Amino acid sequence: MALRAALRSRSGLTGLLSQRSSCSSDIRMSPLLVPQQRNYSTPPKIRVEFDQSTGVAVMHMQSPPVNSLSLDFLTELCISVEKLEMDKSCRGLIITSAQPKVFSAGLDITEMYGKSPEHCGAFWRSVQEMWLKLYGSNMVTIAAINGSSPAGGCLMAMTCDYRIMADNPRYNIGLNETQLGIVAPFWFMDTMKNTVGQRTTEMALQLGLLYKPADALKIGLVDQLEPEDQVIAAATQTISRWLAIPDHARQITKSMMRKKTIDKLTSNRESDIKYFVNFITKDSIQKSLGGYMEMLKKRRA
Ligand SMILES: CCC/C=C/C(=O)SCCNC(=O)CCNC(=O)[C@H](O)C(C)(C)COP(=O)([O-])OP(=O)([O-])OC[C@H]1O[C@@H](n2cnc3c(N)ncnc32)[C@H](O)[C@@H]1OP(=O)([O-])[O-]
Repeated sequence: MALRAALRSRSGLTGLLSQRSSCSSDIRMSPLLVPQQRNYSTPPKIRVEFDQSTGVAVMHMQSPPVNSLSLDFLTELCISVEKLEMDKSCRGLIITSAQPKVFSAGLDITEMYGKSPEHCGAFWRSVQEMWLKLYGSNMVTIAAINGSSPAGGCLMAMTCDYRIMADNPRYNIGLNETQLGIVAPFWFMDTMKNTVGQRTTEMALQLGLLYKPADALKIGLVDQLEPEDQVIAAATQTISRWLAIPDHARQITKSMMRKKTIDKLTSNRESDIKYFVNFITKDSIQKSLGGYMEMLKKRRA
């Protein structure tokens, strides 16, 4: 306890360590996470398997067809992460997809198209919350990317400490927002900059580049490629190396590296929501999103 308190005051880790230091078994939820939005008549979109013996949880995203990040999906995901974060016996988290060919298609476009400003605002808050929870997690986090991972899917993968992608040239990953006529917000940009550096991010974002696994490995967007059926096994093996490091030293190091980026969003959350709502509800942006949705449907037909 004393160590935790000392560590917290030395490095200002309130966000990262506060949940861990709580011994209460009650799950305290942030207002976003009050499960009023969860529709209990639909199957869960997130399945978590926790192995007590290793302290590692595997989170399977199972929202057909493409694990798009809807408000419901994000709410469930945040609740699951929060529960794991508060369970002191859980030290590592592997995030993967139960859907074939897709890790996550990114933000659910239907949550941003033809919706009221209030809805867009609530949706954006849930996207922020997902990022804050995962980027600020005390757990070792590994993305086992077993399919395509554009835009918000790539963001989710980049919040993790390590990324292992299926070595299948049909899959891709990247922040392709400009291709939809929209702009990735500053914290998406910062996360990518922290991962692959300024120059690569600048080019990738302006061109809305999606990288095949081999190219993603070359620029450091992913850390390792594996045959598709071995991605989870490789993640399990890798996480044990990370868990061999004393938790407090690893957590503080992670927090020191990420704190500035996290603080930037935490102190600008409301203005970021306002900016997003103004932007996304503009006629021209709605037209771009509508056109992109049509293109997706035509491609399928
Ligand atoms: C400022 C904001 C920042 C924004 C960040 C973002 O993340 S923006 C997001 C940027 N994301 C992207 O640009 C990714 C767009 N998606 C893709 O490129 C592909 O779906 C894929 C490669 C992920 C999977 O290919 P695949 O051949 O396995 O699957 P498929 O293509 O046949 O789709 C199946 C069904 O899912 C539907 N649907 C798909 N994605 C979304 C979505 N995000 N949302 C909602 N729906 C989506 C699709 O319309 C189709 O519906 P239908 O016709 O059955 O009613």
